[in-house]
Amino acid sequence: MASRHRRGAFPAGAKAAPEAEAAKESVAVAVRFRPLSPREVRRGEKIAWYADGETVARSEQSNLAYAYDRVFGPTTTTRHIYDAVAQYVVNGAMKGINGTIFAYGVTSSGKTHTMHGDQISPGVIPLAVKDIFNIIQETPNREFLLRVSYLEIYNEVVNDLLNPAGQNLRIREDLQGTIVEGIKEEAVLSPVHALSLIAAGEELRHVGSTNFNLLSSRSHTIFTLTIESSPRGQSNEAEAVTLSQLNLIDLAGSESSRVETAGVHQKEGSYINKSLLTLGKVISKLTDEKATHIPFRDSKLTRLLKSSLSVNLHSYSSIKQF
Ligand SMILES: Nc1ncnc2c1ncn2[C@@H]1O[C@H](COP(=O)(O)OP(=O)(O)OP(=O)(O)O)[C@@H](O)[C@H]1O
Repeated sequence: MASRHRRGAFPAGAKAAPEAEAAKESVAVAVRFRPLSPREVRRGEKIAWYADGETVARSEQSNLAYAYDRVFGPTTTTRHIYDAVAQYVVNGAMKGINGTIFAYGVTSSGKTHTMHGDQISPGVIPLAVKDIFNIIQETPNREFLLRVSYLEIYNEVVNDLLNPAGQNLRIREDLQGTIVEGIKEEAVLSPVHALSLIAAGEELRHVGSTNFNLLSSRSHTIFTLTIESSPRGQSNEAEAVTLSQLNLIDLAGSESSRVETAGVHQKEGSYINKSLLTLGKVISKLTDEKATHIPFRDSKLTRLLKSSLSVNLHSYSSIKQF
C-alpha cells in the first residue's frame, strides 16, 4: 500500500511522516546516503543524491525526488538510524511480534557497515543484541529464553555459520512455517555470548573482492533470534507465553551488469541479482494491502523470509543504502 511504503515519485510539498506514525507501520523503508569513499574523492566523483529534509531523497542533476519513511544524510550515525527505524521492531519482537530488519543496496553502498558495523560504529545487529538484553533486565516480571541461529545463502546453498559441518541444508515448509533442517540453535545468555557467535560465524562467511569493494559480501546472512518469554512465577494463562523471531539480515552486494566480472564471480553475481530481484518483487507485493497470498518463487532467500515477511508479517524494517 502506498501510504505504508512510500516509494516512487514524490509530490512537492508533501508532509513528513512523524516518527511515531512511521513506527506504527508494518513496513518501513529508510534510506541512508554514505559519504564518498577516499577512492571516489580521488576520482573527483560528486554527490548525486542528498537528503532533503527527513523523508525526501533528491537529485538536482536528474531533477528527481523520492519519498521514504525516513531519509538520512552521510553524517548520520548507525545508532541514530537504529533508534529511529529499527528499535521498534526489536521492541515488538520482545513482546511476541515477529520482525525483520535488513539493509538493501548495491555493492559497497554500506549494507555490512549498517548491519554489522565495527568497534567505532556498531551496526544494527550488535545494537539490537545489546538492546534485547537491556530489555530483559528491565522486565523482571518475565522470564526470557533466547536462542540464536546464523546461516548464509551462498549461490542458493544454505550453510550453517554456527556449525562448519552444517553445509547445504534443506529448507522445508510445514504448518509451523519455513524450517531449515538441521540448523544449529544455541541458547544465549549475554550480549557478549551472542556477538561472539556472530564473530565466529563471520569467519565462515563467503566474502570476495569486487571492483567496488575489497571485502564484499558474496552471500546473504540471516541471524535469527528466537525469543520465548513467560511470566515469572505461577500463571495458567497460555496467552501469557510469547514466542517470536527477529531476523537480522545482511544481504549480498548486487552489481550492475556493466561491472566486469568473470568466472565464479559471474555465477555469484547472477545468483545474488536473481534473489534480490525476487526479494524486490516480494517487498512490492507486501506493500499492497490487498495481497493476501504471496506467490514465492524459487529463491532460498525469499523462502526463508516467508515466515516473517508474509505469513506472520507484523513488523519489518529495511534500510536502503545508497
Ligand atoms: N555510512 C558510512 N559512513 C562511513 N563509511 C561507510 C558508510 N557506509 C559504508 N562505509 C564504508 O564503505 C565501504 C563499503 O561498505 P560495506 O562493505 O558496508 O558495503 P556493502 O553494501 O556491504 O557492500 P557488499 O554488498 O559488496 O558487501 C566500507 O569501507 C565501509 O566502511
